[in-house]
Amino acid sequence: MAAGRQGGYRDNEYRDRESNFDVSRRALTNSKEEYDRIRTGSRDVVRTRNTDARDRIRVRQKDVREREAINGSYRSSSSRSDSGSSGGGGLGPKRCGLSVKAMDKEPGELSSDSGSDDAIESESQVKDFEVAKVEKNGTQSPLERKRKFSPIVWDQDDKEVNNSSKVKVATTVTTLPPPPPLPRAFRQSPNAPYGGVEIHPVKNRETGTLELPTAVKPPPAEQSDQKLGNNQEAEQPEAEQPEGDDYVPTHNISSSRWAAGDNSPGDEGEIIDDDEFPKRRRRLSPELMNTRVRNKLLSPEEYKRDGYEGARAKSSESEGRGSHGRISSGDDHVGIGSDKDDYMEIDGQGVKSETTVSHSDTGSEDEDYERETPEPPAPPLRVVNMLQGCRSVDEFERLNKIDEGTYGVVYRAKDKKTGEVVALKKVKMEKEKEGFPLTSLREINILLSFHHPSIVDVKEVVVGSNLDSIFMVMEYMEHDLKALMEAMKQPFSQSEVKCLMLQLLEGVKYLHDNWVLHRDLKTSNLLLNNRGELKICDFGLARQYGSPLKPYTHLVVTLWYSGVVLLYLMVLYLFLRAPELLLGAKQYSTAIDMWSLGCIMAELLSKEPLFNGKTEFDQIDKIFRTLGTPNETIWPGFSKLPGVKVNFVKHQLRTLAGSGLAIWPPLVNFKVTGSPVLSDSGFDLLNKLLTYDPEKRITAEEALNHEWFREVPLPKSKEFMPTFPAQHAQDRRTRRVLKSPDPLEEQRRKELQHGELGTGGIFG
Ligand SMILES: Nc1ncnc2c1ncn2[C@@H]1O[C@H](COP(=O)(O)OP(=O)(O)OP(=O)(O)O)[C@@H](O)[C@H]1O
Repeated sequence: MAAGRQGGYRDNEYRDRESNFDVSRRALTNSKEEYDRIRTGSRDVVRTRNTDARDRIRVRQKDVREREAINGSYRSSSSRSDSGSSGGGGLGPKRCGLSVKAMDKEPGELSSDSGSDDAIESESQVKDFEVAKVEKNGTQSPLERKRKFSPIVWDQDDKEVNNSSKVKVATTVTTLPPPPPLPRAFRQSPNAPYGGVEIHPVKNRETGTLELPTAVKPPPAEQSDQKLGNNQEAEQPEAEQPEGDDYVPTHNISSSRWAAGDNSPGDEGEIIDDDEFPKRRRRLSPELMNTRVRNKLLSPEEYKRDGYEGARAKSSESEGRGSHGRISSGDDHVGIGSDKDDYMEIDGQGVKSETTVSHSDTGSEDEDYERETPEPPAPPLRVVNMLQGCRSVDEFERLNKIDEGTYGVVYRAKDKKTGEVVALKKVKMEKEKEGFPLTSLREINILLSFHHPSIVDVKEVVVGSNLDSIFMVMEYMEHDLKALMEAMKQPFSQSEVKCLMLQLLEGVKYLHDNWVLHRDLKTSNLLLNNRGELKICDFGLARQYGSPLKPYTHLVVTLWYSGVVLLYLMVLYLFLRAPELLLGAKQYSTAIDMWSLGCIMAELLSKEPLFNGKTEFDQIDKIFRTLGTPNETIWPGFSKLPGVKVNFVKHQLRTLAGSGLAIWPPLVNFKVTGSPVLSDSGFDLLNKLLTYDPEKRITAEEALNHEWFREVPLPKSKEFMPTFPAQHAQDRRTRRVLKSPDPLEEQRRKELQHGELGTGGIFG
């Protein structure tokens, strides 16, 4: 049976890939460093490999190929030899009772000799590495602590939101609804999203370029700590508004307004003194601002002590003192060139006012925390001059349209100066009567602020020739996983899925650690380049959690579009929407992204969407049919969800793998053909991701440490992931439409054709 299996699907798959795609097999090692590199995305570790290891692997690959030629199966030969010896055949049987036969070793796994001592060594190395990581960090960093749920997600009604007035925002001094603690990494950086300080660059007299004022360049760690510890109210002269012509007030979106929890009018870094905003402003030094902001945030210790209720209590207390923190713009637009140009109301995320005007307490717990907590590496500073100083899109040559999403059209383009190929995402403005769409602002903010190997990098923002359009310049990624899977004949193998899932989980963990929910994770928002790197894109729906959420935010699709297009978009997102959203929960948190990850994992393994409902009801029905209908016992609070008023058929509860058998047809099929798509441990992870009760659903951090990633087949090295030819000639959306007979897709295609006629300028 094993031979049949190994000679079947996997072999075909591999041969298929080899014939269709240029499968890149670069050097790989079986060391813990490789595992680390996958986990961290660090390329540095790779460089440390020694030549011996490369040679050894080349020899092994050659050996394996020779065996493949003999046995007619690349993978079977290796796994057969693996399973036969070495006391239990490696990690699988030892760790989770999986037979080695079932758990093939795949080319490109991090361990090149599964079932051998190497594999065991590799496992222990991974363990050692984990231990070392903890030891190195000493006590577990708050960032590493589980944060399954937002400690501060309010069920806030619109009335309350709307009662907040702008005038109050400008004048009232109050305590915040407690925003999340600043991630340490961001505290030191004046441009940090949670620092909430917008730095106004100063023109360099010599070069004429805009630079950060000296005072806001990050001080050495100790110095910085001292300053923060002193918490001086005195303003830093260096950071005062520069005098004379050299002061250039720019809108610098590199520091995140919303992520700073910063909603008050006026530029960040300014205090609003009185009602006459914006006439009288006092500028604070970034350090001071940071300190003030920080002191009003709950430290992780406070969270530990007070927990969710404590946080809420603090929140209510502060509201009692004159709450205005919950600001709602009432719409999702910021008018450019209007009054709103001076300040942006970020819907429901009214945090700025309190942070900017609050007065600090020296020696807060937070500062203690700073001193005690090991410091994760700070993100690199990035200065992007928005609107003033932005380059023109004319400096790019348009190559082709890649795709068009809800909020933007994405082009492949070439920087005329450097020749670098980039992706340009044009913010859709044509239907915006009320200004700049907030979704785009959020996306720009997050992507400029966040830096992680698993998050697509936005290099800069450029403007259209008439200054009426804005483009994000992103690193170009050859594929999105949705389009790629449509082109692939076979799904990704387990070890490839592990490689992709590890990168995805790292990215999601980073977001969650930094209090951001993506809310729109789906395969078309996961980009893959030909270096095997996965990156999350499309942060249009992302938002900070721990800030008040509007009750309607579970309807995440935009209402800017109507009719069929709206339906189409809803369907897309429905696939991966967590049940609590579908059932109208008003409070949700990181768990919604984890559900999406479960759907993505299943889709990567099978090439089919797990739950492909056409409407919300259909979607929830599909989930219930597959996993059973939840009840109060397994999901306390379930019966109180607004959507549960509907009488759902009661299906028996079960997991995706009941007694070792997959209940979802694509997984069953693979079982039938003798090639299990997923081990028991894999099913365990999948079931934990698809747990109904959001409180019990696995977190990104827990998932990263799941057994599945440590058993054979081990995650494939990024460098050993197959490469696929980029299909530039056609845009991805058209390709999708051509493949699908779906009437909605057909309609969308017509819209596409229609839309393309009316474009003006090389970038539309
Ligand atoms: N940096 C990039 N490199 C290559 N392709 C990209 C890049 N960013 C986005 N794309 C492509 O463009 C598509 C749409 O991008 P994106 O999801 O950011 O737009 P959107 O309007 O927010 O979409 P949605 O309708 O999903 O909300 C993606 O699915 C992907 O195929």
